[in-house]
Order: sequence, then structure tokens, then C-alpha cells
Amino acid sequence: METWITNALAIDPETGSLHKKHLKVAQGKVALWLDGGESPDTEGCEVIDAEGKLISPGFIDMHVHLREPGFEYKETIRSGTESAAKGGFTTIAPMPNTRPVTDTPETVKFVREKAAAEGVVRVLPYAAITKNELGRELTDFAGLKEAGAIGFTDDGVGVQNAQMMKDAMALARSLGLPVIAHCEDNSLVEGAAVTDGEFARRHGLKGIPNESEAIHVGRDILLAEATGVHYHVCHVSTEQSVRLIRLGKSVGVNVTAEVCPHHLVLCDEDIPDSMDANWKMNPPLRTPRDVEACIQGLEDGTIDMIVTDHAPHSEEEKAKGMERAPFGIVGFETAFPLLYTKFVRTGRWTLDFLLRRMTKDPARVFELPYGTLEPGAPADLTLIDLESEQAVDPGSFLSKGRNTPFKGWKLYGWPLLTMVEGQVVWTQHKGIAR
Ligand SMILES: NC(=O)N[C@@H](CC(=O)O)C(=O)O
Ligand SMILES: [Zn+2]
Ligand SMILES: [Zn+2]
Repeated sequence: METWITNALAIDPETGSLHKKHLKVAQGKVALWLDGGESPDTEGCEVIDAEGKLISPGFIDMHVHLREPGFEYKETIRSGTESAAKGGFTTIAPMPNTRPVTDTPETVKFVREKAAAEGVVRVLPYAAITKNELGRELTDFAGLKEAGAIGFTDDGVGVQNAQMMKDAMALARSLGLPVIAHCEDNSLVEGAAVTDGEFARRHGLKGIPNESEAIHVGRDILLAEATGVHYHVCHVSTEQSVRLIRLGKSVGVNVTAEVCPHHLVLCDEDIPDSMDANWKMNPPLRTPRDVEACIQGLEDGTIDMIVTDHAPHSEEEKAKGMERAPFGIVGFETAFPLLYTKFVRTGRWTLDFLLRRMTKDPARVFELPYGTLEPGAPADLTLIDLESEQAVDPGSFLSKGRNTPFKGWKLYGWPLLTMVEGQVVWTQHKGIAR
């Protein structure tokens, strides 16, 4: 089946400006681009009229939680990939903090097979660094790679022991795979739920200090330098981490980093006094100074990409309140509209910049053949309405998770259609297509 997507607005890679274009998709790949002035020969083809809509490579999210196996009440591979498709994402990398933890070749295979059978977007699983993410014993890196793991991470917890991390990096390096780190020194956290800042002071709460993150970032950059591994820092949230990554890059260490939309648009002072646990995530919302440092880090390339850290939890769990509820918020279905509205429509970023940090940059860092619509590339794409304003409605999410602090936010930039390898997997009108 061949498909023409006609009259779409595409970004000119040279100038960054939008031009009307027609795109032909054949055999699951990008076949041909025509200028808006030309007339495509659509005979015998499916035609999608994208008049006035942005066409972008499908978004790539290198940090997500799909919860399956083990926590299907929070999310499944089916519901999580559907939520991703609705957010315009076509490739996602789930974290191994499932039950069982994705720490054996069998579990990696389970995730991949389940995703192939029930998922609607591409799923590239990570495997754990240590068995059960307990930080005591390394997993079978070679076997996990063989089973299809794309990198190693104990996301959810930091690897507390430096020698363990160094051994993991040396092993990953020998296999040519990256180590992806949730940076958190447990001895500095002591059970706090929010950052050490204005909100914590006002409510007399213990705070999570910035150093709990940055100490691991600094330690691991030194270990990455010693081992030569590709080291990727998860969900950067502090000024100190940005500074250390900038320094690491400047001396040639193979360090890359990601940041989440919520750490770019929210700070601790935004948390409502009701202490709604939909504002609780790890790392926590930091101070305005940290937020600005993360934005600048993303702008100057210190931070390479945007990820959602989509972390669904049940309503019962989130109802336990700020101190007892689990950390995490959902992200797929609000990521692009949030960043488009808060940074592009306000004039701080170009649209091209935002799209690159959600497509080409993750593809470059993780050496993936996606994130581009050049002829021959897989036809992974999303069409986006840049003009209509719509309020965030958690009730309409395809994710099982409703845990978002953005409920009711009026945003622009809502995806309308998502295609993976030439197949339409979701549309605003008809929902998921199977
Ligand atoms: N980010 C979160 O707040 N929570 C994540 C774990 C993690 O990413 O560290 C989760 O699994 O719920
Ligand atoms: Zn994490
Ligand atoms: Zn995570």
C-alpha cells in the first residue's frame, strides 16, 4: 500500500522555516517529497490530506515506564504504547524497573515479543545493571544484549557502589552498549519527597538536596572517562549536574544527557499547598534557578534530548499524599504541546530546535536509524495541529495513568495522526488503528 500525505507543513532543514509539501510513503518507508506547488499522482494510493498541519518525524522517547510485566494495573505495553502514539511518539525505550525486573534475557524477550504482538509503536527495552536493581550483583550483560537490550540502567534507583558502576561501565563498553544512569545518592536523600527549596521550607518538610543527584553525575563522568563507555545521564534536574556534564563534554568524555518537560516548565514553588502527589516525581521539581540552568543546558547542547520519563501510577497510589505516594507522572500525551506552547509560541525556541531535541538528537545519541524523514528512512511520523488550543484532560488519556500536574492547562500543538513504518497507528478522529 502506498500513501500520499498531501499539503503538510514541513520544516526546511536548511532554513528552519515551514513549507507546504507532499510526502509519498511506500513499503513502510519515506519514498518521495514533492513541493506544495507540484501535483502528486495519487492514483491507487491512500491519501491523507494534511492541509495546514505540521509533519514531523515521530518523536523518540528514550526514557519511559510501561510497567509490564508485573504492574499492569498502572500501565501495560498495550496501553503505554497507545498513549505514546497519541503523543506523537513512534519509538520508545522502556525502563527495566518492572516485576520481575528486566534483568534476564527471558524478560527482555518477553517485553520485545509483547510489544511486537500488542504494541503500536516501536519498543526498544533497556535491561538492568544489577540483579533486581538491588545494586549487589551485575546482570548477564552479554546475554541481555543478545536478547535485544539496547543499554543498561537501574532506573528508579542510583547504583550506590562506585566499583559496581565502574565494572558495569567496563562491561558495557566491551559490548558497545551505553550505561544510562538514574543519579541519586541515597545517603543524601533520607526519605524526602520534594526538593530542598522554598516549598519544603514553607511546609517544614525535609528536602532532597541537589547534591544527591550531582554527586553521582560527577562520580560517573570520572568513571566514564576511565572506562571509555558511553554514559547517559537520566532526567537531569539540577544546575550542578548541568555544570558537571558541560565540563565532562568539554574534556572529551563520552557523556550525554536528557531532561524531562516537567523539569523545564515547573519549579518547586509551583507545587500547590494542597500537596497533591501529582506534583511528586523523582528527581523532584527543583528551584527556579535549576529550571533555568536545565533550559540553558538543553539550549547549548549540554543536554542532548528531551524524554518524558512517563511514569504512570494508579489513582489509589497517588491519593496517598505527598509523603507516601510513589514518585512519577505520566508524560506522553502532554510533552509536545507543553513544550511547544511554553517555549516555541513564546519565541524562546524555534520549532526546529524543539523537534530536533525530540527526534534527531535522541537518534544520534543512541545510534538509531529513526528521527528523520529523509527518503529511505522508516516512515515514522506525526501530524500536528499547531493552531487550536485545547485543555489537558486526563480523562481522555490513553494511558492508564492519570497522574499529571498539567490537568486543565490550555495548550497548543496537539498531535492528530501518528504513523509507524507507513502504518497509521492512531488518529485523533478514530483513535487507535489495529
Ligand atoms: N521518575 C519517577 O518519579 N518515577 C519512576 C522511576 C524513575 O524514573 O526514577 C517510576 O518508575 O515511577
Ligand atoms: Zn529515574
Ligand atoms: Zn524513569
